[in-house]
Amino acid sequence: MVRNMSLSGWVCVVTGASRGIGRGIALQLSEAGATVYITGRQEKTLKQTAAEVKERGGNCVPVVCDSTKDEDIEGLFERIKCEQNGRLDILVNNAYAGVQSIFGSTGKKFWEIDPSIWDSINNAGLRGHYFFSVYASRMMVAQGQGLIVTISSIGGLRYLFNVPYGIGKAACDRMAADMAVELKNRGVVSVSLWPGAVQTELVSQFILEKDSPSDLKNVFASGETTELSGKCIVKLAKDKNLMSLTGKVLMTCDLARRYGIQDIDGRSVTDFTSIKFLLSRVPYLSWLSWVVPSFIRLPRFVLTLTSSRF
Ligand SMILES: NC(=O)c1ccc[n+]([C@@H]2O[C@H](COP(=O)([O-])OP(=O)(O)OC[C@H]3O[C@@H](n4cnc5c(N)ncnc54)[C@H](O)[C@@H]3O)[C@@H](O)[C@H]2O)c1
Repeated sequence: MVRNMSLSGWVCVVTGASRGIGRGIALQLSEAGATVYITGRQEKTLKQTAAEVKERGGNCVPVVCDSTKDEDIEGLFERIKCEQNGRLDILVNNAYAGVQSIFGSTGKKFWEIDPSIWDSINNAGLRGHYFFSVYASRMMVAQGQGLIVTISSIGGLRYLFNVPYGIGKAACDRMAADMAVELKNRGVVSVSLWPGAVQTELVSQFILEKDSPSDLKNVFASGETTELSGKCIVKLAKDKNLMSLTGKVLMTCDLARRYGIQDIDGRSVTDFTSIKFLLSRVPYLSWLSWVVPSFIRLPRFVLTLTSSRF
């Protein structure tokens, strides 16, 4: 098979790439020819991702960099500036430390949980993204181009899991949008990316291999692989109309359709905004999903209305 080397010579940063979606994105960006700086807290697990990248013929630089430590973040960008002559093409804000605490507190109200859950959910996964974006933007603005992708989720739209989770995701979407306003005339694009349900290692451990509610299990059982987001970012980065997307929330299911992408295991990507999918989630209406064609989707303005803020 001929490798798609569309990002040959590009320099990227993916935060939190030891496992999960970050690891999948690093694999795809490096497979497309980019040099990818991958960050995480532990050298051992970072090196495992780096070994996998190398096995697939890619190039990545594992850097121990804790997203909650300001000096680590500053040091990473100093290093990239030196090693790459000031070049930085893509930043993917992905690091996230909240999955265990979210699953460890299911069913509890926010006042019943120690408030420090805020930090495990939003320090690496929101504050850290802001810090990375500042340093990356300084490099990108100087070169007059770049792409910042902040991984978020549909939980930014309305309540999902718990309170600090929703706050963090809404803030990630808003951060990407507001950064886009200030970056627009400098050639730098900032978007928020919502993956669908993703079959990460922790999702397997906390949902698929557990006695979880069957509807939750079903959603994740047909979920995306950890590499689909990376496939979407590879195509997005080369989109001729990329600047027209700046400031927007992008969904992997939409990007997969826009670029004709299938998941790495050959499956088509579940469109969680299709009427067929939504009907299949409603027990007494699920039979209707057999007759509704999959191309009928919720218009995007309806999604905005579901956040019922006014
Ligand atoms: N899993 C899903 O179904 C799903 C769906 C939509 C959106 N998302 C979002 O995608 C993002 C990644 O989620 P995931 O499921 O891959 O999580 P994960 O826990 O599997 O992976 C998170 C990564 O971040 C790293 N990390 C944690 N704290 C860090 C720190 N302080 N510094 C550096 N790295 C750190 C972890 O080591 C790990 O490599 C999150 O924002 C999540 O909300 C996930």
